[in-house]
Amino acid sequence: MLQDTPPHSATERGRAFLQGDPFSHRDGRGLDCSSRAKCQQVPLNLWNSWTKKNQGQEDYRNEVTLSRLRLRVVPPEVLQNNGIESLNLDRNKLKQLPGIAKLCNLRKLVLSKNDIIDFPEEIRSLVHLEKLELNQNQIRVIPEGVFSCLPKLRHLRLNNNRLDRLPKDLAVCCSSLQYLNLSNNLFLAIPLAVLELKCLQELYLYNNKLRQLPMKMFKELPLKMFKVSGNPLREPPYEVCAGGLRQITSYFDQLQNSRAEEDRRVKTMFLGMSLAGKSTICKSLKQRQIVQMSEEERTVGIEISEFQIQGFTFLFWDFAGQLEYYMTHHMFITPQALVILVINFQQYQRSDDSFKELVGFWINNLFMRVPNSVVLPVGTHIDVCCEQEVKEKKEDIMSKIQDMLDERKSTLAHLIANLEDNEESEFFVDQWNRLKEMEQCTLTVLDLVPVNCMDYEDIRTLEGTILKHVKNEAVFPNVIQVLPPIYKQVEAAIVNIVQKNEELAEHGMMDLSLLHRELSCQFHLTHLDVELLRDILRYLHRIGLIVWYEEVKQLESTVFLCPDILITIFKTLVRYGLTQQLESIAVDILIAEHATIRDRANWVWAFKSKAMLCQKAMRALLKHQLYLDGMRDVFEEMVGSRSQKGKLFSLLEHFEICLESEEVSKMWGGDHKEDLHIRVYFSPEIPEGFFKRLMVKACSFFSTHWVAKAICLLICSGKPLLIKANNQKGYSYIELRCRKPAERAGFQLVWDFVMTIISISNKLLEEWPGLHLCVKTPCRTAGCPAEFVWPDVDDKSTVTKEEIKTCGTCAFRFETELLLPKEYPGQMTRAMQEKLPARFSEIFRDTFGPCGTLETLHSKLTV
Ligand SMILES: Nc1nc2c(ncn2[C@@H]2O[C@H](COP(=O)(O)OP(=O)(O)OP(=O)(O)O)[C@@H](O)[C@H]2O)c(=O)[nH]1
Repeated sequence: MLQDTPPHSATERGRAFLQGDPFSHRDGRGLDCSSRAKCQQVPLNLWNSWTKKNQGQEDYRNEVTLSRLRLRVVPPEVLQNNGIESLNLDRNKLKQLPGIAKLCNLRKLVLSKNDIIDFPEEIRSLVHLEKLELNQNQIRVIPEGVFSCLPKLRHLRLNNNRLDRLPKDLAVCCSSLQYLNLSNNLFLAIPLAVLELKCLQELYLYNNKLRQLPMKMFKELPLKMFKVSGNPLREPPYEVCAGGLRQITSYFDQLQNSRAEEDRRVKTMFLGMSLAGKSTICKSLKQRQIVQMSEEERTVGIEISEFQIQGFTFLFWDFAGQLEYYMTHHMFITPQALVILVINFQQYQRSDDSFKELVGFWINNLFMRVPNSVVLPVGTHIDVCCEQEVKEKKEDIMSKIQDMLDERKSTLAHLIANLEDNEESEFFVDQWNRLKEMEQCTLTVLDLVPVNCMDYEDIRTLEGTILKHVKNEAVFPNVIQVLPPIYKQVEAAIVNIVQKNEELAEHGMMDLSLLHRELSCQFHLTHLDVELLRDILRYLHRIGLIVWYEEVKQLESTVFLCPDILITIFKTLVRYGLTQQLESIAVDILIAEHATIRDRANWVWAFKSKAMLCQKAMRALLKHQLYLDGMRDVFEEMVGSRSQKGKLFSLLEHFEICLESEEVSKMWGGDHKEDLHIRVYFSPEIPEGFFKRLMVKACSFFSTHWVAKAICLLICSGKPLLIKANNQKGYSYIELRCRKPAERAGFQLVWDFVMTIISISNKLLEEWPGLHLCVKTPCRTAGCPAEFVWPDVDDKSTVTKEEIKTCGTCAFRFETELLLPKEYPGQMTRAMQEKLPARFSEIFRDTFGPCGTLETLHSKLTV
């Protein structure tokens, strides 16, 4: 008879298992001893009955799962059972697998997330193996002579190891291997054996060191899925690969018919505080002479320009330094660029506060958003400092940056060690992996260059330094991009069209089919196919030369040939001194927009108190600005009519900076000590723009909502959920609060609600690869400082199934549902489906893609 037993720790379960007192759970598909499985005691003599006829999707006669048991050896009982066809040993502590050869009928072997360094050679005896998973180990070499014994292998996961080559005999699997995952390894080139895999359909190569992809791979392999981001690619460039298989194939088709051209292009982003001298440097470099900027000519939003020198094209992105613009900056800060961090030496003091404001803030943001970037610090205004002062300030900044780099390293090491020391570390493998990936990232900070921007000699020295760095392949491995000539021809033709057409030059928007017609009239481009044009436009969009949001329905047929129009529009809405702009909207514009002076005063009040603008205010503001700029004709197109949204609103929604708002705290009515209360901690801090985007996304799921600056209240099925941001150094978190449900049945809905927000945060996290999140529930005993750390939320199982949790500090026992979701949102979707607004699934589909369904909400969001 099977009996329920109280929950045990994973260590206990593992130990008991090895002592012949295993817990097992028969789930209809075989033995499952995973620590998340419901624990039931099985007498030893029932061992043989553990292996069970499979009733699941994969047809394995005998299936055994021994996940997350801290096993250091494969239990002898398992090795004695040579009838096993599927063995899952993931998330254990295995280093070696002596005796595994005995399981000669194995068809599936999962060894993911163990401690394997040396490839287990006995695997060569498993001649029936079809699926082999060795990901997340530390394997450096796979010896020859293993794969040649595995002719049936169709699925091979080797990601997250330390491999830089594969054995030649992998080619023996050419008529079987369909899936190969080599991501997060050290490959410099595609292994030759891969090119022989004539049945390969899925190939994953994220985060290696690849520079070039062989054309043959795309011509001869039947690939249906190919992922290669995170490599320093030059052929095809990363911006082509981002378009997926179809665009890569089209790129190689073009290359096959013509001689490749090399393009040397560097996106250069100027960041730093206001009045640091960014625009002065940018303009002086471009005009090859000193350009004096008056303080009134402050950069608004972002200014984009091009500068060519010694065969390099620099695309300068000059970011405005005022705080108001920071919220949108992260959208334009992209990887693979040179960041010039400009610091005003006259303003800089050798104090922690000054460093934090003028330098640390930017370094932190780069850590979070583009952790692999290259930063060149430049100190300006040295003409008003003495030589010694410049020397000391330079040393101070460089040493403080070094301290930051060291601190980040040790924080990461500390977070990793915490997870590893956790008694149940196997529950935190995904968090551990993300941290390990962050550990691999290196923010390269070059030596600071002091300049007097009023002296052209200094500007030239800076120019020389920039050129020296971009020519250094170790620092910029992918500056050179190999392109088919047609890419350059289309780019040149677009510049030509814009220059010739005065009206177009003003707003820079063009309909895609018209653009195609115009381009087709040009010499060289008479046979330009519209699909190829789309591919080239995608590439030009990714390098930042044009803007084309094809994924936004309302914008798919509009190409912004000069991104400046968008900047002009953003400038109007996201700008320094917006309050004054609102106040200065002319009365006749208000009248035309059916608004009053009182409305205008309300808009100013709402903006000051909640940082929000209503649609009507935006329309009036834009009308005001576009009319001033003599661009009346684009107003309707951009802003639309009062009944129909124009392109602008689609854009703002796309960037998630568009939301209407109302009163929050009044609706919430204050915190109660009974509330369910969760904190999502951010390390190093909550990035600018994160909270706002979280709110916009959350509000699009829950139509009843109220928003203010750092706080938001959502309602689902009459239940309120409060989201609050707290951003302090070393203590940055977003707090989620719900009222404690009166009856047991209410917990499911409340936890589903919380999980939705956490899932959205996890989705957003993808845009800040250097950011770490950790979810914790504070202990419910008043004054107790302890917190319950949430395990990985990575699959459809519950976060926990335990009934009671005991606080390690105050020793109080709590019902688990007061602290963690007891049932995972597998059921969330069902519970919420009835409660959520009908728009939910529609918005969800728009946000997470066409294959998104409510059922896949969580898995999609947390992938
Ligand atoms: N004396 C001196 N003045 C400088 C130097 N660099 C910049 N300035 C002056 O500082 C002021 C601000 O320079 P900008 O280039 O506009 O600064 P910015 O960083 O682009 O400022 P925002 O547009 O607000 O982001 C201008 O008046 C410049 O002429 C320098 O090295 N020495």
